[in-house]
Amino acid sequence: MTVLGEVEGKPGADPGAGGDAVISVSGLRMRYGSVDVLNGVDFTVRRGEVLGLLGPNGAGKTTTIEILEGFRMRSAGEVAVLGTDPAHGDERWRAGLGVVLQSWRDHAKWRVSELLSHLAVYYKGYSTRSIARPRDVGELMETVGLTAHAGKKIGQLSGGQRRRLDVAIGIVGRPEVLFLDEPTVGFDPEARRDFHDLVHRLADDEDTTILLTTHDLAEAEKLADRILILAGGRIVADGSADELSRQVSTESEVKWTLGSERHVHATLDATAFVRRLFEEHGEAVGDLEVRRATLEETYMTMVQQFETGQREAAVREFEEAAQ
Ligand SMILES: Nc1ncnc2c1ncn2[C@@H]1O[C@H](COP(=O)(O)OP(=O)(O)OP(=O)(O)O)[C@@H](O)[C@H]1O
Repeated sequence: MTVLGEVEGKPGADPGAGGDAVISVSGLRMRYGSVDVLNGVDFTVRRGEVLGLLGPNGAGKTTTIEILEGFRMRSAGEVAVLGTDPAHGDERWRAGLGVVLQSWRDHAKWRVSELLSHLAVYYKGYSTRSIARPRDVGELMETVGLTAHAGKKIGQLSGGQRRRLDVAIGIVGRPEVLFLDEPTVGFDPEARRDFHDLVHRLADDEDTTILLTTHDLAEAEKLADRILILAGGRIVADGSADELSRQVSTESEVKWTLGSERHVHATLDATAFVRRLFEEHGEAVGDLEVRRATLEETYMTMVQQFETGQREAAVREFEEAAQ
């Protein structure tokens, strides 16, 4: 992509970090007073990837995102976003980022379309050869489902409508990197589904790199290509939801019927179990269902392993088995 060429040419770019790494973080540390919140965090994110950053309350997810956005100074470590250290990002660099904060209460008297048009103007000078900035505000309101509320004052929006506006503010400049901090809090099921479609479209059609935090693990499983779990100031798991579920030996649930009898069995090796089932009963097996561990079960197991000190041993074991 042409934009990548421009990015690689910027000072501070790290062409060695995972090829087309749009975000690279190495040895990141953050200390508030005498408390170490981040203790050596390392990860990279590729262009167009959707990364879910998970972790218990207070794990340091918002802190990490704020450092990447350039809103917070880190204590130590190397960080590059679009090839630039966020601590020294200029206005052009900032125009390439979209930010949806956890809560943002402002501009209550402005009307929805007024605020978006006002913010859109800021991006006018920042188009690139392949990215036209800003988005058309009418299309944007349609995309996030705010057309019917275009003339409403922001202070009169419902919580979910307000969150839709936050998302619109985050993407009005057609960002290359979008940070979403708990984006769907307060969304009704329809708004949530619309939002999930939007994230897929941004990543698939526009190659937007998306870093999102959420406590909704079903949402993370649906949206994220890769999951990072942050606990105790470090990344304790990094992989797709499937890869993570293979790292913890959680049981799968197998359900089947034999005539009118229903059966359920929990097993660590569903494939071997199903093979035996067919060897024994052949065509008599009906209504077969295999349910792997959900991301929620995997997450709970990993965080518990971390808390009881078993997580690092589990990671080592997994890495050795993979060799
Ligand atoms: N400005 C600050 N000064 C001192 N401590 C802070 C500051 N900001 C955050 N912390 C502390 O750092 C830790 C990490 O906070 P952070 O908000 O990054 O966590 P989080 O993973 O986003 O949590 P949550 O899931 O609850 O949103 C918490 O213990 C918090 O109290």
